[in-house]
Amino acid sequence: SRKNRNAALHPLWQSPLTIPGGTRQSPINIQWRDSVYDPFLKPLKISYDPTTCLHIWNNGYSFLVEFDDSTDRSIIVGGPLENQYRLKQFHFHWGAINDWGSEHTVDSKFYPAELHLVHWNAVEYPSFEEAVMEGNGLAVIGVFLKLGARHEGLQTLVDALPAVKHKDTVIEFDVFDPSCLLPSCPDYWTYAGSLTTPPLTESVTWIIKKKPIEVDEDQLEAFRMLLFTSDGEEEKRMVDNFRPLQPLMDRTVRSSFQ
Ligand SMILES: NS(=O)(=O)c1ccc(NC(=O)NCCCCO)cc1
Ligand SMILES: [Zn+2]
Repeated sequence: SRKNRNAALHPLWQSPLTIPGGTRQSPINIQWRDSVYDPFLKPLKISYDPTTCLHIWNNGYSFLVEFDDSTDRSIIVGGPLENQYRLKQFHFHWGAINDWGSEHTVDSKFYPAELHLVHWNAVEYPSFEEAVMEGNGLAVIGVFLKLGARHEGLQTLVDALPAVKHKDTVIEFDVFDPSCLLPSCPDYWTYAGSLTTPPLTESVTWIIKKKPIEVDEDQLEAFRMLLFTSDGEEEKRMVDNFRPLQPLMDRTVRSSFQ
């Protein structure tokens, strides 16, 4: 069959590596010295209600911790955002080894993993699905994970992972406060980007925390024992679930710090 050479497909997602006409794709490399301090950026205000936590779901790309987003109980506001945004889910991206795994890089350095807390603009749009299609529809907080001390807050999540080893498995997870996964330092970079998995829509205001959180080797290994594959299929370990870096094009990365 004639191969369409133009749309090189990423082996993992069978999604185009580049979106035709895409001008604000993610992830990107953040060149620290090219980021521009913006004194008008406000502090990011985060208030999560731990009881809005619902379940953990292995969706075949990552494992998602999903939240009840039917009210404004878990929200972020401020920072680069015009409105308040509701927490829908958080998930991670990681590598097969500690040398890579994050989606964003800082001065071309990969971290072993990256946390994404996904929020949507419930002030302007009626649902997440609608917000996914709008330029200001989503806000994702990115937090880098580095190898170091064991993270006690993450451990409650790690202990539940064996129950969602296979694709399309779900377990109830009814109290968890994701703010325990945020570094105490308020500093962040922000830029206009996209989802990094299908539908790759250019609807994300990215807020990337400058400081990583520390996790230990056993906790990273627990991520790597998850599977892309369903029960009964030939096992494929869930690793290297990060998208390749995308061109910055005509974008500036702003920093909340000098
Ligand atoms: N890695 S990322 O850019 O943070 C990301 C976040 C959400 C999604 N998609 C998502 O939550 N889809 C849920 C349903 C989509 C429309 O029904 C894809 C990538
Ligand atoms: Zn992600």
